[in-house]
Amino acid sequence: MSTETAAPPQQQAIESRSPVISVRDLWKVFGPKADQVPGSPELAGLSRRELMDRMNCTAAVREVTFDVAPGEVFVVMGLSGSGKSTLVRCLTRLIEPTAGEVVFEGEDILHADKKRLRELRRQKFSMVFQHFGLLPYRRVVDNVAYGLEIRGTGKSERTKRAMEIIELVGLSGYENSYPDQLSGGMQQRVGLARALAGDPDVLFFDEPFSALDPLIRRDMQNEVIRLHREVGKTMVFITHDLSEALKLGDRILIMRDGKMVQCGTGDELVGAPADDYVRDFVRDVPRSHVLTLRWIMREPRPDDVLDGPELGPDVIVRDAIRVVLAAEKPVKVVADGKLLGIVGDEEILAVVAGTEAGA
Ligand SMILES: Nc1ncnc2c1ncn2[C@@H]1O[C@H](COP(=O)(O)OP(=O)(O)OP(=O)(O)O)[C@@H](O)[C@H]1O
Repeated sequence: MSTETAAPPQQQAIESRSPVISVRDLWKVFGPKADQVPGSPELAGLSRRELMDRMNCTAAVREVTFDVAPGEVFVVMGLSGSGKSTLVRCLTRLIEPTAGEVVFEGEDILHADKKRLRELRRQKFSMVFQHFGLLPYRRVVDNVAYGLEIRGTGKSERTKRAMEIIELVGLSGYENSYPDQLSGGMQQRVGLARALAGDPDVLFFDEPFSALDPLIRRDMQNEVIRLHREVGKTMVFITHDLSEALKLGDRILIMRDGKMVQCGTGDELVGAPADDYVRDFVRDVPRSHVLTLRWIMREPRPDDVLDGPELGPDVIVRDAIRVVLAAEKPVKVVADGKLLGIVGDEEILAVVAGTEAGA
Protein backbone atom coordinates (compact mmCIF):
# COMPACT_ATOMS: atom_id res chain seq x y z
CA MET A 1 0.00 0.00 0.00
CA SER A 2 1.22 3.49 -0.69
CA THR A 3 0.29 6.62 1.25
CA GLU A 4 -1.72 9.36 -0.48
CA THR A 5 -0.06 12.61 -1.43
CA ALA A 6 -3.02 14.37 -3.09
CA ALA A 7 -4.11 17.81 -1.86
CA PRO A 8 -6.34 17.78 1.26
CA PRO A 9 -10.10 17.62 0.54
CA GLN A 10 -10.59 21.19 1.78
CA GLN A 11 -8.05 22.38 -0.81
CA GLN A 12 -9.58 20.18 -3.52
CA ALA A 13 -13.02 21.61 -2.74
CA ILE A 14 -11.64 25.15 -3.02
CA GLU A 15 -9.98 24.40 -6.33
CA SER A 16 -12.99 22.68 -7.88
CA ARG A 17 -15.42 25.62 -7.60
CA SER A 18 -15.32 28.38 -10.19
CA PRO A 19 -13.56 31.35 -8.65
CA VAL A 20 -15.17 34.59 -7.54
CA ILE A 21 -11.96 36.45 -8.27
CA SER A 22 -9.33 35.29 -10.70
CA VAL A 23 -6.03 37.16 -10.85
CA ARG A 24 -3.47 36.48 -13.58
CA ASP A 25 0.04 37.92 -13.93
CA LEU A 26 -0.94 41.08 -12.11
CA TRP A 27 1.57 43.93 -11.91
CA LYS A 28 1.48 47.28 -10.22
CA VAL A 29 4.49 49.44 -10.84
CA PHE A 30 4.69 52.96 -9.43
CA GLY A 31 6.86 55.51 -11.26
CA PRO A 32 7.28 57.47 -14.47
CA LYS A 33 8.00 54.55 -16.81
CA ALA A 34 5.88 51.98 -15.02
CA ASP A 35 4.34 50.56 -18.21
CA GLN A 36 7.71 49.46 -19.56
CA VAL A 37 8.50 47.13 -16.68
CA PRO A 38 6.04 44.19 -16.90
CA GLY A 39 6.64 43.53 -20.61
CA SER A 40 10.44 43.57 -20.38
CA PRO A 41 12.04 40.38 -19.07
CA GLU A 42 15.17 42.40 -18.33
CA LEU A 43 13.43 45.11 -16.29
CA ALA A 44 11.00 42.65 -14.71
CA GLY A 45 13.96 40.68 -13.42
CA LEU A 46 15.57 43.63 -11.62
CA SER A 47 15.60 43.80 -7.84
CA ARG A 48 13.66 46.51 -6.02
CA ARG A 49 16.84 48.57 -5.62
CA GLU A 50 17.99 48.18 -9.23
CA LEU A 51 14.55 49.09 -10.54
CA MET A 52 14.56 52.24 -8.46
CA ASP A 53 18.09 53.17 -9.56
CA ARG A 54 17.52 52.52 -13.27
CA MET A 55 13.88 53.45 -13.80
CA ASN A 56 12.89 55.38 -10.70
CA CYS A 57 10.11 52.80 -10.28
CA THR A 58 8.77 50.57 -7.49
CA ALA A 59 7.19 47.26 -8.45
CA ALA A 60 4.70 46.89 -5.59
CA VAL A 61 3.03 43.85 -7.17
CA ARG A 62 4.97 41.55 -9.49
CA GLU A 63 3.30 38.95 -11.65
CA VAL A 64 0.87 37.69 -9.04
CA THR A 65 -1.59 34.91 -9.96
CA PHE A 66 -4.27 33.35 -7.76
CA ASP A 67 -7.98 32.52 -7.52
CA VAL A 68 -10.40 33.18 -4.68
CA ALA A 69 -13.18 30.60 -4.34
CA PRO A 70 -16.78 31.40 -3.37
CA GLY A 71 -17.20 31.59 0.39
CA GLU A 72 -13.46 31.39 0.99
CA VAL A 73 -11.56 33.49 3.52
CA PHE A 74 -8.46 34.33 1.50
CA VAL A 75 -5.68 35.98 3.47
CA VAL A 76 -2.87 38.08 1.97
CA MET A 77 0.08 38.18 4.32
CA GLY A 78 3.54 39.69 4.29
CA LEU A 79 5.82 42.15 6.03
CA SER A 80 5.32 45.88 5.78
CA GLY A 81 5.96 47.06 2.22
CA SER A 82 5.56 43.62 0.66
CA GLY A 83 2.65 44.85 -1.50
CA LYS A 84 -0.43 43.53 0.31
CA SER A 85 -2.50 46.73 0.23
CA THR A 86 -1.53 47.54 -3.32
CA LEU A 87 -2.47 44.05 -4.47
CA VAL A 88 -5.86 44.09 -2.80
CA ARG A 89 -6.62 47.63 -3.98
CA CYS A 90 -5.87 46.53 -7.54
CA LEU A 91 -8.64 43.94 -7.26
CA THR A 92 -11.30 46.66 -7.08
CA ARG A 93 -9.23 49.16 -9.07
CA LEU A 94 -8.91 51.55 -6.17
CA ILE A 95 -5.38 51.36 -7.55
CA GLU A 96 -5.06 50.96 -11.31
CA PRO A 97 -3.00 47.84 -12.13
CA THR A 98 -0.14 48.26 -14.62
CA ALA A 99 -0.61 44.89 -16.33
CA GLY A 100 -2.37 41.56 -15.94
CA GLU A 101 -5.91 40.38 -15.55
CA VAL A 102 -8.51 40.58 -12.79
CA VAL A 103 -11.74 38.70 -13.45
CA PHE A 104 -14.62 39.05 -10.99
CA GLU A 105 -17.50 36.57 -11.34
CA GLY A 106 -16.49 36.07 -14.97
CA GLU A 107 -16.24 39.82 -15.72
CA ASP A 108 -12.99 41.44 -16.78
CA ILE A 109 -12.63 44.19 -14.17
CA LEU A 110 -9.73 45.95 -15.85
CA HIS A 111 -11.90 46.86 -18.83
CA ALA A 112 -14.94 47.95 -16.82
CA ASP A 113 -15.88 51.60 -17.47
CA LYS A 114 -16.32 54.12 -14.65
CA LYS A 115 -20.06 53.58 -14.38
CA ARG A 116 -19.69 49.81 -14.10
CA LEU A 117 -16.89 50.17 -11.56
CA ARG A 118 -19.08 52.39 -9.43
CA GLU A 119 -21.87 49.81 -9.57
CA LEU A 120 -19.51 47.02 -8.61
CA ARG A 121 -18.11 48.99 -5.69
CA ARG A 122 -21.58 49.88 -4.44
CA GLN A 123 -23.22 46.52 -4.89
CA LYS A 124 -20.64 43.75 -5.01
CA PHE A 125 -17.66 44.86 -2.93
CA SER A 126 -17.26 46.20 0.58
CA MET A 127 -14.15 47.35 2.36
CA VAL A 128 -13.25 47.34 6.04
CA PHE A 129 -10.20 49.45 6.89
CA GLN A 130 -7.93 49.75 9.89
CA HIS A 131 -9.12 53.31 10.50
CA PHE A 132 -12.77 52.65 10.61
CA GLY A 133 -13.76 55.50 8.30
CA LEU A 134 -16.99 56.11 10.16
CA LEU A 135 -18.90 59.35 9.70
CA PRO A 136 -18.52 61.12 13.06
CA TYR A 137 -21.73 63.17 12.98
CA ARG A 138 -23.95 60.23 12.09
CA ARG A 139 -25.42 57.78 14.51
CA VAL A 140 -24.45 54.11 14.34
CA VAL A 141 -27.62 53.19 12.49
CA ASP A 142 -27.02 55.87 9.85
CA ASN A 143 -23.38 54.84 9.46
CA VAL A 144 -24.48 51.25 8.90
CA ALA A 145 -27.16 52.35 6.43
CA TYR A 146 -24.82 54.69 4.55
CA GLY A 147 -24.02 52.35 1.65
CA LEU A 148 -27.70 51.63 1.13
CA GLU A 149 -28.45 55.34 1.18
CA ILE A 150 -25.92 55.93 -1.60
CA ARG A 151 -27.57 53.16 -3.57
CA GLY A 152 -30.89 54.96 -3.26
CA THR A 153 -32.62 52.53 -0.89
CA GLY A 154 -35.59 54.21 0.86
CA LYS A 155 -35.23 55.32 4.46
CA SER A 156 -37.51 52.80 6.15
CA GLU A 157 -36.06 49.87 4.24
CA ARG A 158 -32.45 50.84 4.89
CA THR A 159 -33.11 51.48 8.58
CA LYS A 160 -34.76 48.07 8.88
CA ARG A 161 -31.80 46.40 7.20
CA ALA A 162 -29.31 48.39 9.30
CA MET A 163 -31.07 47.32 12.51
CA GLU A 164 -30.89 43.66 11.47
CA ILE A 165 -27.16 43.92 10.82
CA ILE A 166 -26.57 45.88 14.03
CA GLU A 167 -28.10 42.94 15.86
CA LEU A 168 -26.02 40.48 13.86
CA VAL A 169 -22.75 42.15 14.92
CA GLY A 170 -23.82 42.43 18.56
CA LEU A 171 -24.42 46.20 18.72
CA SER A 172 -28.10 46.24 19.65
CA GLY A 173 -28.76 49.09 22.04
CA TYR A 174 -26.06 51.28 20.46
CA GLU A 175 -27.88 52.18 17.26
CA ASN A 176 -28.39 55.79 18.34
CA SER A 177 -24.86 56.31 19.66
CA TYR A 178 -22.25 58.34 17.80
CA PRO A 179 -18.94 56.69 16.83
CA ASP A 180 -16.86 58.64 19.38
CA GLN A 181 -19.06 57.26 22.17
CA LEU A 182 -17.91 53.73 21.30
CA SER A 183 -14.70 51.81 22.05
CA GLY A 184 -12.32 50.92 19.20
CA GLY A 185 -13.63 47.36 19.03
CA MET A 186 -17.22 48.57 18.88
CA GLN A 187 -16.36 51.10 16.19
CA GLN A 188 -14.88 48.30 14.14
CA ARG A 189 -18.10 46.33 14.63
CA VAL A 190 -19.89 49.32 13.10
CA GLY A 191 -17.39 49.14 10.22
CA LEU A 192 -18.18 45.45 9.80
CA ALA A 193 -21.91 46.09 9.96
CA ARG A 194 -21.64 48.83 7.36
CA ALA A 195 -19.71 46.49 5.07
CA LEU A 196 -22.29 43.72 5.48
CA ALA A 197 -25.38 45.92 5.18
CA GLY A 198 -25.22 46.14 1.41
CA ASP A 199 -25.03 42.34 1.10
CA PRO A 200 -21.85 42.45 -1.01
CA ASP A 201 -20.42 39.40 -2.77
CA VAL A 202 -16.90 40.05 -1.46
CA LEU A 203 -15.68 41.75 1.70
CA PHE A 204 -12.16 43.19 1.63
CA PHE A 205 -10.42 43.76 4.95
CA ASP A 206 -7.23 45.86 5.06
CA GLU A 207 -5.56 45.17 8.43
CA PRO A 208 -8.85 45.91 10.17
CA PHE A 209 -7.74 44.97 13.66
CA SER A 210 -4.17 46.27 13.79
CA ALA A 211 -5.12 49.29 15.87
CA LEU A 212 -7.00 47.26 18.47
CA ASP A 213 -5.46 45.95 21.66
CA PRO A 214 -4.77 42.19 21.71
CA LEU A 215 -7.83 41.03 23.64
CA ILE A 216 -10.26 43.10 21.57
CA ARG A 217 -8.42 41.95 18.49
CA ARG A 218 -8.99 38.32 19.44
CA ASP A 219 -12.70 39.04 20.01
CA MET A 220 -12.96 40.65 16.60
CA GLN A 221 -11.21 37.73 14.92
CA ASN A 222 -13.74 35.40 16.54
CA GLU A 223 -16.47 37.74 15.38
CA VAL A 224 -15.27 37.50 11.79
CA ILE A 225 -15.20 33.70 12.06
CA ARG A 226 -18.73 33.68 13.47
CA LEU A 227 -20.05 36.12 10.86
CA HIS A 228 -18.39 34.13 8.12
CA ARG A 229 -20.13 31.01 9.38
CA GLU A 230 -23.46 32.83 9.47
CA VAL A 231 -23.35 34.79 6.23
CA GLY A 232 -20.83 32.71 4.24
CA LYS A 233 -19.38 35.69 2.34
CA THR A 234 -16.21 35.53 0.35
CA MET A 235 -13.57 37.49 2.25
CA VAL A 236 -10.16 38.82 1.25
CA PHE A 237 -8.26 39.73 4.38
CA ILE A 238 -4.92 41.54 4.61
CA THR A 239 -2.76 41.05 7.68
CA HIS A 240 0.89 41.04 8.65
CA ASP A 241 0.14 38.78 11.60
CA LEU A 242 0.67 35.07 10.94
CA SER A 243 -1.44 33.88 13.85
CA GLU A 244 -4.34 35.99 12.55
CA ALA A 245 -3.78 34.57 9.07
CA LEU A 246 -3.76 30.99 10.36
CA LYS A 247 -6.81 31.56 12.50
CA LEU A 248 -8.97 33.14 9.80
CA GLY A 249 -7.65 31.98 6.45
CA ASP A 250 -8.87 29.03 4.42
CA ARG A 251 -5.81 29.83 2.32
CA ILE A 252 -2.98 32.27 2.81
CA LEU A 253 -0.97 34.03 0.12
CA ILE A 254 2.46 35.09 1.36
CA MET A 255 4.04 38.09 -0.34
CA ARG A 256 7.58 39.32 -0.35
CA ASP A 257 8.82 42.34 -2.31
CA GLY A 258 5.66 42.32 -4.43
CA LYS A 259 6.00 38.66 -5.37
CA MET A 260 3.84 35.78 -4.32
CA VAL A 261 6.08 33.40 -2.43
CA GLN A 262 3.52 30.74 -1.55
CA CYS A 263 -0.23 30.31 -1.54
CA GLY A 264 -1.78 27.48 0.43
CA THR A 265 -3.67 26.31 3.49
CA GLY A 266 -2.13 26.94 6.92
CA ASP A 267 -1.01 23.35 7.26
CA GLU A 268 0.63 23.48 3.83
CA LEU A 269 2.62 26.58 4.79
CA VAL A 270 3.71 25.02 8.06
CA GLY A 271 4.16 21.48 6.71
CA ALA A 272 5.86 22.37 3.42
CA PRO A 273 7.15 25.95 3.41
CA ALA A 274 8.16 26.99 -0.13
CA ASP A 275 11.42 28.64 0.92
CA ASP A 276 13.43 29.96 3.86
CA TYR A 277 11.36 33.15 3.99
CA VAL A 278 8.15 31.19 4.63
CA ARG A 279 10.02 28.77 6.92
CA ASP A 280 11.14 31.76 8.98
CA PHE A 281 7.60 33.09 9.14
CA VAL A 282 6.16 29.83 10.43
CA ARG A 283 9.06 28.87 12.68
CA ASP A 284 7.31 29.78 15.92
CA VAL A 285 3.93 28.32 15.07
CA PRO A 286 3.06 25.44 17.41
CA ARG A 287 3.07 22.70 14.75
CA SER A 288 0.68 20.46 16.65
CA HIS A 289 -1.95 23.24 16.42
CA VAL A 290 -1.77 23.47 12.64
CA LEU A 291 -0.53 20.21 11.14
CA THR A 292 -3.06 17.48 10.47
CA LEU A 293 -2.57 13.72 10.65
CA ARG A 294 -2.04 13.75 6.88
CA TRP A 295 1.34 15.41 7.47
CA ILE A 296 2.65 13.00 10.06
CA MET A 297 1.18 9.61 9.15
CA ARG A 298 3.49 6.88 7.90
CA GLU A 299 3.07 3.75 5.86
CA PRO A 300 2.34 0.69 7.97
CA ARG A 301 5.22 -1.72 8.58
CA PRO A 302 4.71 -5.50 8.41
CA ASP A 303 4.73 -5.78 12.21
CA ASP A 304 2.09 -3.04 12.77
CA VAL A 305 -1.26 -4.22 14.10
CA LEU A 306 -3.97 -2.70 11.95
CA ASP A 307 -7.05 -2.88 14.12
CA GLY A 308 -6.55 0.26 16.18
CA PRO A 309 -8.91 3.28 16.28
CA GLU A 310 -9.58 5.28 13.12
CA LEU A 311 -9.27 9.04 12.56
CA GLY A 312 -9.60 11.21 9.46
CA PRO A 313 -6.55 12.74 7.73
CA ASP A 314 -7.70 16.31 8.45
CA VAL A 315 -7.82 15.91 12.22
CA ILE A 316 -5.40 18.40 13.73
CA VAL A 317 -2.55 16.75 15.64
CA ARG A 318 -3.45 18.56 18.86
CA ASP A 319 -6.94 17.06 18.72
CA ALA A 320 -5.59 13.55 18.08
CA ILE A 321 -2.96 13.44 20.82
CA ARG A 322 -5.17 11.91 23.48
CA VAL A 323 -6.63 9.21 21.22
CA VAL A 324 -3.24 8.21 19.82
CA LEU A 325 -1.47 8.08 23.17
CA ALA A 326 -4.34 6.21 24.83
CA ALA A 327 -4.55 3.57 22.10
CA GLU A 328 -2.67 0.30 22.53
CA LYS A 329 -2.24 0.06 18.76
CA PRO A 330 -1.42 2.65 16.09
CA VAL A 331 -4.28 4.88 14.97
CA LYS A 332 -5.38 4.25 11.40
CA VAL A 333 -5.78 7.33 9.21
CA VAL A 334 -8.76 6.57 7.02
CA ALA A 335 -10.70 8.52 4.39
CA ASP A 336 -13.64 7.14 2.40
CA GLY A 337 -12.97 3.70 3.82
CA LYS A 338 -9.39 3.75 2.51
CA LEU A 339 -6.38 3.36 4.79
CA LEU A 340 -4.03 6.28 4.07
CA GLY A 341 -1.45 5.62 6.75
CA ILE A 342 -0.98 5.14 10.45
CA VAL A 343 0.04 7.32 13.38
CA GLY A 344 1.56 6.04 16.60
CA ASP A 345 2.99 7.58 19.76
CA GLU A 346 6.31 8.19 18.02
CA GLU A 347 4.85 10.39 15.26
CA ILE A 348 2.67 12.35 17.68
CA LEU A 349 5.45 12.98 20.18
CA ALA A 350 7.83 14.06 17.42
CA VAL A 351 5.44 16.88 16.41
CA VAL A 352 4.89 17.95 19.98
CA ALA A 353 8.66 18.00 20.55
CA GLY A 354 9.27 19.63 17.14
CA THR A 355 11.63 16.88 16.03
CA GLU A 356 9.66 15.33 13.17
CA ALA A 357 11.07 15.35 9.63
CA GLY A 358 10.59 18.79 8.05
CA ALA A 359 10.35 20.63 11.37
N1 LIG B 1 1.54 55.59 -4.43
C1 LIG B 1 2.73 54.99 -4.35
N2 LIG B 1 3.80 55.50 -5.02
C2 LIG B 1 5.00 54.90 -4.97
N3 LIG B 1 5.26 53.78 -4.28
C3 LIG B 1 4.25 53.23 -3.59
C4 LIG B 1 2.94 53.81 -3.59
N4 LIG B 1 2.13 53.01 -2.81
C5 LIG B 1 2.90 52.01 -2.35
N5 LIG B 1 4.17 52.14 -2.82
C6 LIG B 1 5.28 51.22 -2.54
O1 LIG B 1 4.88 49.90 -2.91
C7 LIG B 1 5.39 48.95 -1.99
C8 LIG B 1 4.26 48.13 -1.44
O2 LIG B 1 3.45 48.94 -0.61
P1 LIG B 1 2.12 48.43 0.10
O3 LIG B 1 1.54 49.55 0.89
O4 LIG B 1 1.25 47.76 -0.89
O5 LIG B 1 2.70 47.31 1.09
P2 LIG B 1 2.02 46.61 2.34
O6 LIG B 1 2.53 45.22 2.35
O7 LIG B 1 0.54 46.81 2.27
O8 LIG B 1 2.64 47.41 3.52
P3 LIG B 1 2.02 47.84 4.95
O9 LIG B 1 1.79 46.56 5.71
O10 LIG B 1 3.07 48.70 5.55
O11 LIG B 1 0.73 48.56 4.63
C9 LIG B 1 6.15 49.74 -0.95
O12 LIG B 1 7.53 49.72 -1.31
C10 LIG B 1 5.60 51.13 -1.06
O13 LIG B 1 6.56 52.08 -0.69
